[in-house]
This record gives sequence, structure tokens and C-alpha cells, in this order.
Amino acid sequence: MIKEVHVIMDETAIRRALSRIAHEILEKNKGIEDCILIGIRRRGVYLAQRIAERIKEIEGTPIICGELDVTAYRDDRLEDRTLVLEDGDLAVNQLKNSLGNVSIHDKKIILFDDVLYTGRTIRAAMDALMDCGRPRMIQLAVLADRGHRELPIRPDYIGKNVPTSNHEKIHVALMELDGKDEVTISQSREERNS
Ligand SMILES: O=P(O)(O)OC[C@H]1O[C@H](OP(=O)(O)OP(=O)(O)O)[C@H](O)[C@@H]1O
Ligand SMILES: O=c1cc[nH]c(=O)[nH]1
Repeated sequence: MIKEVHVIMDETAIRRALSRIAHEILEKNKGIEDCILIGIRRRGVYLAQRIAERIKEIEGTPIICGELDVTAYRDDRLEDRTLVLEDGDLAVNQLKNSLGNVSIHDKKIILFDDVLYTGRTIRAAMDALMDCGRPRMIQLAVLADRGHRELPIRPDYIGKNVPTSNHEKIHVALMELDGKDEVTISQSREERNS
């Protein structure tokens, strides 16, 4: 299948969007008191770390930044409850370790992911967080929101709204993993011609 790929955000656009989101987070939360950033593996982790660096540059104060693997909490794994419970414990422990054992209890959590689509990944992330403690609030930041939600989930911070069809796919490349910063949209030629 031949794919056509279009760049919708380049390195500069990504940098500017993340910088704007850092300012929006500070504005909405009136600073960073009681705020914790949590990136969803894998690319959400690097986005959260970049925002943490930007916030430190702006405010001069470090912000705690952790990481979460939601695989165990995905709703397509719910058939095997034992696996979910065992792997869920592991994910919760990994999250706690990444936070240096700082509790999320009564904190304002800002979740990061690269793409928001159906919302199922974020639902899984919220379940994992709730197994870890009782945050005061959960906010959501995404680099690209492509619509097509299947759950009532809405981001608080958006790098770019990207209207898409179900046949398209958004791909986020980040320097830390992919050697470049770029957001692309692809669509199969077959679908485009149909
Ligand atoms: O809103 P949703 O429908 O849950 O889609 C969004 C998720 O899809 C992608 O992850 P994916 O599971 O495709 O794995 P990847 O991170 O390896 O791309 C992306 O990184 C988001 O986490
Ligand atoms: O287009 C999409 C949909 C889900 N996850 C992605 O990374 N891209």
C-alpha cells in the first residue's frame, strides 16, 4: 500500500506549541504549586520532560515529572483480569519510582500524550493514576488532537487540532526516539482515490 505523508508540524512548530503549552499550564494553575507532570510512554514522556524544562526556564523552579506505561490498563486486555492486576501493580510501582516516591495524593496531575484519538489511552491512564492515589485534579495535554473520540475526554492543552478522517494516521517523531521532531499525517492512496 502506497502512503502519502504530509508534514503538519515541523521542529519549530513543535517547539513553539510546547512553549505555549508551558505558559498555558502556568497560567491555568497560577504557577506550579502542587502540580506534577506525567508522560504516557513512550513519546508523552519526552513531551512532559520538555515542558518541565521549559517551565523551569520560565519560573526558575523545577517541577516533578514522572512516566506511566498504560499497557496493563488498556481495555482490550480486560478479558485477562489476572494479567491486568499483576501488570497493573508493576505499572503503578514504575510510576511511583519515576516520581521518586512523591505521592500523587491531592496533587494536580497534568498528563501528556503525543496523539489524542479515541481517548481510550487516556481512560487507561486515569485508571492507573487512581490505583496510585487520589489526585485533586487531572488535566490533559496532547501535541495533536485528531478527533474521533469514543469516550467523553477533552484535552486542556492542545499543540495542534488536526481534523482527520478515520483512514488517516498521525505520526509523531521526537528527537529523543526518532532522531527528528516532526508530526506527519498519512493516508493510503487507495483510500484517497476511493
Ligand atoms: O486516543 P487513542 O485512540 O487511545 O490513541 C492515542 C494513542 O495512540 C498512540 O499510541 P499507540 O497505542 O498507537 O502506540 P505508540 O505510542 O507506539 O504509537 C498514541 O501514542 C496515543 O497514546
Ligand atoms: O492517528 C493516530 C491514532 C492513534 N495514535 C496515533 O499515534 N496516531
